[in-house]
Amino acid sequence: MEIRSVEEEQQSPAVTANVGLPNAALHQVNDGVVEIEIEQDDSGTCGYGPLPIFLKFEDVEYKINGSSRNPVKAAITSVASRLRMEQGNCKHILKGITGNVGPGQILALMGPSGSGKTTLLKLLGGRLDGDIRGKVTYNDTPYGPSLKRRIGFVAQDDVLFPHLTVEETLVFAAFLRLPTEMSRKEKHLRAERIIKELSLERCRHTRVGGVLVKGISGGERKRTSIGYEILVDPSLLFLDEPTSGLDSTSASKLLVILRNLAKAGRTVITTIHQPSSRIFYMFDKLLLISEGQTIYHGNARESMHYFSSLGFVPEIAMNPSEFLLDIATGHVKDISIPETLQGSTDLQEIEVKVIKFLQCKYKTDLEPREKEENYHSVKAPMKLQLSIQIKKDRTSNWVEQFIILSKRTFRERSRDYLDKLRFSQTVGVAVLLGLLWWKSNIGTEAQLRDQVVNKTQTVRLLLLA
Ligand SMILES: Nc1ncnc2c1ncn2[C@@H]1O[C@H](COP(=O)(O)OP(=O)(O)OP(=O)(O)O)[C@@H](O)[C@H]1O
Repeated sequence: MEIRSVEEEQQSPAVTANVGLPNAALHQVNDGVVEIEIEQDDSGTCGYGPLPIFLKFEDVEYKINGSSRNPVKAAITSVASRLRMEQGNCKHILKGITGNVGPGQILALMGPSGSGKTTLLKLLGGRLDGDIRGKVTYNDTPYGPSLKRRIGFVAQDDVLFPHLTVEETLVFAAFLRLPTEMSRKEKHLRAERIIKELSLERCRHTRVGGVLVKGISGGERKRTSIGYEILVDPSLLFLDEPTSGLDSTSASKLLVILRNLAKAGRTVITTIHQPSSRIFYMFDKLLLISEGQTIYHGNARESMHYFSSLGFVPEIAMNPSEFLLDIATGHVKDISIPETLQGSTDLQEIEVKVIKFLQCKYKTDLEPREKEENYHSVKAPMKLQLSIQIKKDRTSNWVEQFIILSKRTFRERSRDYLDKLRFSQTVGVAVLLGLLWWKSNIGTEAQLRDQVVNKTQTVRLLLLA
């Protein structure tokens, strides 16, 4: 299958398919050739709608080298390497991962803890340096600085200001990150639209909160972090375990939001631990990783069928993600396995055999097809390849940013310092210290020294009490 832009090929389409984009469609013409037609964005977003991005990655490898110039780090890493690193000082985290995902789709990265999901997510999001091998392209173009503004990354531990309200968080972000060509009103409207889109109306005036400050709920917090990222209309949205810590209903609601974001033309990639069945069936694609290697990549719904064709069938009713994680760890209790893997009673031996078997099967059965599709037959149209290299509109200059940041910091800090509890604490301590020194006998230097010793002991006793 080849993808060409309509400008490149002027043939009448025979089949038209929806790629999940409001402004793009695939037209199959002949000999399996496919064209992408992209319409001009008239949505009133000042040409700021998401640009369709096809992400492809092939044979991606990542190693961490323990050697460091910093002596302390070097000592720590050398101990770590002796304890757990493979091949001396080097840890091989990703071992040749291939895949792709397009606009309108959600790709779920699943696998046991430590399998390399977050590492792959960061690598694809251009957030990883070091020993990276393989090929990662965005519309068949390598990563470049112009892509930065087209990528949104929601990390597992969000960094939001606890004393700002949800609305303030988004409005300050809009002023900082949106292009200077947009008026103040437009920026406010954009923040307003995000609040509605992410159903944050109920908590818009509530403080975000943190460890010591009461604030919004975990789900609202996640949605605020997503809102912060989608303010600038990214084409690619990466999320690291967005549903962790949420109950199943809040997690499903969040997935519906991600679905809608994808439907609007974004490419969404998310790591997820153990989604419920309802959530699992919302994913378009699945990449299942075991010990840094792929054991399945393809349509999420077809994954169960693939594993049953290999002889892995659940013997009791199981949630698909539970089943997939079990086989990715080689834990096959209540799962029937192919005859070739039977015979051993040592559980650890079975686990190793199962993982190796699945890794080999993927390499021989699925990977060649993926590679063929990725780089030999499916090509992004020239128009998309060029658009991705154009920098998005200019944001505010450093003086404007300095002013906005100062305002934000002032609001955040002033609320912290003028917090009622903190204020009464400060006044209380001041009154107490004043009373301690009131009418103290400090006429001479010796008397002053005695008083200082006495007061210090009293304060210490008070603090201990
Ligand atoms: N900077 C680092 N130095 C050493 N090892 C690392 C580093 N970063 C990641 N690793 C290791 O790489 C492996 C994969 O880590 P990663 O965070 O990608 O796993 P994960 O699948 O996302 O796990 P989890 O689901 O628990 O978040 C782990 O064994 C981890 O310890």
